[in-house]
Amino acid sequence: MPETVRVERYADQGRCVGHLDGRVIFLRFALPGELVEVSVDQPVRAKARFLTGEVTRVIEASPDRVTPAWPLAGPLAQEGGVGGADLVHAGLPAQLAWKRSLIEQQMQRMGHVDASVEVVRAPGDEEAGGLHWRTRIDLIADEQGKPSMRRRESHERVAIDAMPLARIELNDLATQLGVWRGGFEPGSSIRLALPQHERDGQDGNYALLVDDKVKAGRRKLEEHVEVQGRDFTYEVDAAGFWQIHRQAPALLADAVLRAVQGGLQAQSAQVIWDLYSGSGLFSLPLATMAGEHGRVLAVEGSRVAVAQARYNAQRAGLDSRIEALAGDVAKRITGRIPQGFERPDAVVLDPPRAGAKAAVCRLIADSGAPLVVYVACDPTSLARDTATLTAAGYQLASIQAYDLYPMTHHVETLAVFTR
Ligand SMILES: C[S@@+](CC[C@H](N)C(=O)[O-])C[C@H]1O[C@@H](n2cnc3c(N)ncnc32)[C@H](O)[C@@H]1O
Repeated sequence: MPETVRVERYADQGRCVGHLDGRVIFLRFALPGELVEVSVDQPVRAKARFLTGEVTRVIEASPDRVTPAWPLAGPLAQEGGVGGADLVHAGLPAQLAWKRSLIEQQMQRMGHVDASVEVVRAPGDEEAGGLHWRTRIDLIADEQGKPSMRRRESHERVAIDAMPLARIELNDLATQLGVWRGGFEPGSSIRLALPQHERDGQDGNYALLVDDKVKAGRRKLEEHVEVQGRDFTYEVDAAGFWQIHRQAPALLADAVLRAVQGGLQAQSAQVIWDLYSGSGLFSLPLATMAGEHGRVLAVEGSRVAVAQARYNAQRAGLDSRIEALAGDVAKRITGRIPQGFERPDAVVLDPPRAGAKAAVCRLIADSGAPLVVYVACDPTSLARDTATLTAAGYQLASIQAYDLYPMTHHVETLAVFTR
């Protein structure tokens, strides 16, 4: 007899919550209000405080439920299970509502602030039905040497011949390069990257990396980003970090710039810290708004990205305004901060998924910065760091989210703190 659950509410990691035999169960491919049959993930420990599982049949469907646009990423019971699109069963408006609810919930529970959060969709995503936004894809070669994804709950690898979340142009490039035909060493990692403005990779501005080695295209990619009417050019490492959604670099750089301008209520600032700065996506536009004597201190852990940030600054004629430091943020903003950068007017930070954590938040507060602009790819980490920042005297001034990962539970949030 299959187990039946009434789904209660959204939870994190693309799951919803219900109860089964008195225990909380986190369910994949569920929606609030639904009555569903589930399969419980095994093994279940007798003392486990909660269960996890997946919907196998929907008895009473939510009006938000849709047929997955990418069936392979849908529920296992419908021959899906490869992951990568855990909200594929929810309509696009429901995906936004889900992300909004989750950010508000985490900000309240862990950040201890009541916030109403708008989640904005990137231009073009609605028309594309939430597909075709990735400028980079990562796959593993299966036993036959074909690009594949692993099916959940098994060791089975499923060969794929298209990646629906990737730009159409990137899929076409993969076809042209023979990527879907395979021929890779089994188990090798395959990355294909095509910059946002490129149509076909004809000029070689793309990368096919296999086990981190260039097989076609080139390693140093050129990305163009328009921010407030000005074009910025970035050299980025094909294997390194770059915002994945085709619109993310422009949207986020613009949002950061506006937040700093608005927060300081001025078109210029003397000193801005750009922490976790990557190849300088935000540093360059920030440097253009810094006053005549204003400067940006960029701090980034990857040496390759720092070298590129320096090169990008130089090419933009902004090198005298940007000091790019390599190293761990926590170490770099403790003690010997380069002369002239000790008292920032604004701090921008864009940490990895785990967040900045308490020590870095306290160091930011110690810097005396009156304005903090936090770009977060994980609402839970943002909420945790919000609690530290508010305990250190900051107030949440505004918060806005961007759905830069349609079909997945991921979301980018920009929070502005002042004091
Ligand atoms: C989310 S990315 C943001 C990069 C950049 N702001 C952008 O949008 O392109 C986070 C960056 O933090 C860097 N990073 C991760 N942990 C770090 C640490 N402890 N100290 C310095 N940088 C770190 C990563 O290398 C990565 O480039």
